[in-house]
Amino acid sequence: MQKSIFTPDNSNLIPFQGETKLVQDFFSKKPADYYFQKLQKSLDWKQEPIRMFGKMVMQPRLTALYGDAGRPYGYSGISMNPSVWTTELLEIKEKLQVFSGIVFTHVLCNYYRDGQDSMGWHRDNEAVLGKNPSIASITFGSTRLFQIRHYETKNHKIDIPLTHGSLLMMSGESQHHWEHQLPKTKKVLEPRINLTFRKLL
Ligand SMILES: O=C(O)CCC(=O)C(=O)O
Ligand SMILES: [Fe+2]
Repeated sequence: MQKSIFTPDNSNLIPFQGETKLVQDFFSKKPADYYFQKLQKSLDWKQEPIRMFGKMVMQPRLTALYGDAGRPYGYSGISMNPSVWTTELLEIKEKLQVFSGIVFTHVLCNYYRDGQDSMGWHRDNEAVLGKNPSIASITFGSTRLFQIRHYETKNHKIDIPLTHGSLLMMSGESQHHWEHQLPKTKKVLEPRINLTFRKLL
């Protein structure tokens, strides 16, 4: 059996049907500050429309997609061509790959300008991600509450504050049986950057 990359502190946060683990100090404060600054300035942030209940609406956040050339990726009715990896995104991807043993092909970048920006309940279960995808989510900037609940029953709601420099790894069956969201909050006035690394088949 493969040895776990996580210490006992990084125990599974969901009770069954998948794995979700938090590495609070994946980046220490200094590199996390550096990457926040760099990514805020250099990524091609845009507010894009998505399909919701058959209608096109603007997403309540800014996004940018980076990834391997010639491999479009989409969700919620939009397909996007990835931009060419930047130096900083490649550095972060390399550290993540060494840590996890997974080679990622894309990163979806989210910029939440303040607590009024958000992401609704969803699963990251597109067919192109394969059967049991591993999604690696890195946070820089403001701490926001990330919530998980069981998809079928809507029970077992779990609150996970995602702090500056943290890594959340969702794997196994988690994208089949659990959904997640980043709710709005009046308490946060500062921006947050989130990078979700994915591996397309
Ligand atoms: O911002 C977050 O922490 C969540 C992002 C997310 O769920 C996604 O990009 O699919
Ligand atoms: Fe997600």
